[in-house]
Amino acid sequence: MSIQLENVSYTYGVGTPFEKTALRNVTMEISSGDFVGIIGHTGSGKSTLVQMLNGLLHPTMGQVTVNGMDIRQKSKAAMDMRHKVGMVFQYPEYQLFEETVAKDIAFGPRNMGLTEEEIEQRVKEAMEFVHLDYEEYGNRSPFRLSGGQMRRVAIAGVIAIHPEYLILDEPSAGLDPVGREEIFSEVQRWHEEKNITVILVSHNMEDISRLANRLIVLDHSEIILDGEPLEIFAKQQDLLHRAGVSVPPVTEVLQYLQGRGLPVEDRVRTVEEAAASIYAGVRGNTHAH
Ligand SMILES: Nc1ncnc2c1ncn2[C@@H]1O[C@H](COP(=O)(O)OP(=O)(O)OP(=O)(O)O)[C@@H](O)[C@H]1O
Repeated sequence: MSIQLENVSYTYGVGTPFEKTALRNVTMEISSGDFVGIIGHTGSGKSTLVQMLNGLLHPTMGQVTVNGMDIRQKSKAAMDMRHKVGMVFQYPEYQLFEETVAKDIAFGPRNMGLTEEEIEQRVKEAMEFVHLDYEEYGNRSPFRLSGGQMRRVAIAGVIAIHPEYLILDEPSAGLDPVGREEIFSEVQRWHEEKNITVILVSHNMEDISRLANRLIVLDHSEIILDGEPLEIFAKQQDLLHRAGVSVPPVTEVLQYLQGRGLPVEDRVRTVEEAAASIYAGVRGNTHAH
């Protein structure tokens, strides 16, 4: 599956005093197997962009297509696509509504018409994904959990649909480092084992540089960079600064390289050195796993 945006622009409140263009002339394609990190300053258009990818918002100009088919069509294929793109919104805990954790997570699978047995299995698997014990939490009210636990329930509800594309909009906001790590390591595992495509929106370049094999940088409603993170860190620092995005610390870049089994020279002290010394050999590898 592949999602394409072609010359997409989006303006909120067209014709009102609050008119605001949030995306301008965005053209890009996301293909199966990508792990895309989207970064940019507050208000640069990140959330608007990802809502285009699952058809929640429709472009004011331009076109969004899935496998070449306009997302606005009411065809069965277009509807099926909606189930294949799972989206975890910013602060998803505000969208919990069922009386127990298990029922909340079961909502998506139930809508898909699965059997009770399959639903239960999906719920258990999704709770494992977010490190919440089924026996302990399944029958609890989601509204009596901590903020971080509520976040996990909300993420589990999306995971239970088994999306082919998983969009995460600032999933770690407000979580402590342990909670962040647990969620990201599971996301990475699913990306690798189940070949799930991940689109991660974050303010945090450290998270993105560790996880993504493609980086998209938004600045004032436009995509100003789109490519391999390493290449961008090495060659596009001016544009990164323009976008108000800092290059990640060298330790993060080294982890990124080691995570991909790439050799790192001992003398490397800066991101530029790290990137420059191995960039030539990296090209194929970052997409290979
Ligand atoms: N419902 C809305 N009505 C009017 N303007 C909006 C609306 N939602 C977003 N905007 C504006 O559109 C622009 C892009 O917003 P968006 O939420 O996509 O940015 P973002 O990069 O996700 O920001 P953040 O990092 O703060 O979440 C901002 O200027 C924002 O104020």
